[in-house]
Amino acid sequence: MPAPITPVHVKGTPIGEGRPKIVVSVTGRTTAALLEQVDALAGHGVDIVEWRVDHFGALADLESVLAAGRELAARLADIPLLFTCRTSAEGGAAEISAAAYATLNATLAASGLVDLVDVEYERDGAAVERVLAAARAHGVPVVASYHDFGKTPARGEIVARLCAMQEAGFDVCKIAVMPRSAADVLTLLDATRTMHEDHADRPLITMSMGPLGLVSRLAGGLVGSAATFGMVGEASAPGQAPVDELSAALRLLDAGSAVPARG
Ligand SMILES: O=C1C[C@@](O)(C(=O)O)C[C@@H](O)[C@@H]1O
Repeated sequence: MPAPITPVHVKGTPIGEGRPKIVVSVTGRTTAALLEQVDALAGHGVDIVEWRVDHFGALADLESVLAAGRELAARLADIPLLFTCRTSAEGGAAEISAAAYATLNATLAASGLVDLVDVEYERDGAAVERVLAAARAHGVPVVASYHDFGKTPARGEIVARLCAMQEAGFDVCKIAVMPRSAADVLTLLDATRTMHEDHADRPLITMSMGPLGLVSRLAGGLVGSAATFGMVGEASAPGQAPVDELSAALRLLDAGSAVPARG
């Protein structure tokens, strides 16, 4: 029996407690485009905004990234900001060296502008350690991410990966995989349930991507997934539902309160 789940609080939003939190990504190439995307989120019940900085045109210029981050944070006010630089290996747009990746994430973690930082779990170990250390020093929780756009690994492999993320000290453990069949979607959901019930002491986020996996984005709360990614305008990964329909489905399922107590 694992320890109880310790929620991660970002600007008062408890990830891992209550219903799954709705995350929407902004992917603008410029600060103006990012602010326009943020403005379009108003009134849609978004709990957390993810800045997919890998789409930002001036990614290589740290000062420009910081300047955009200042404007985004000011515009978001009370809404927490998750900072993510997704590289091409994990389905993103950034082609970036391990050293530049570490500097970017460590600088943003230390900037006071972002509330959570995403780290690709399979990246160069030294880069991951640098980001973790900077985030720890500034009290910023870190989300570990792993993507497989080609397949859904076996249940035991998904659970082992989530356990390894937890053991490595990440605050939130996230896995996104691609299903090729309905059975794959069930595998992801069952791996999430197993992790949540038997191993996890911190929030998990999991999803089965693409149209086949949509049900996991709606009903993941039932098996212990603490957040779900929806979209306003443009999806940041295949299979995301429009945020209004996503929130309506979550309300209908009331998935947060349906998570069975462990033990
Ligand atoms: O890791 C994730 C999850 C995601 O890939 C999805 O499938 O919704 C979308 C990404 O923007 C985010 O960083």
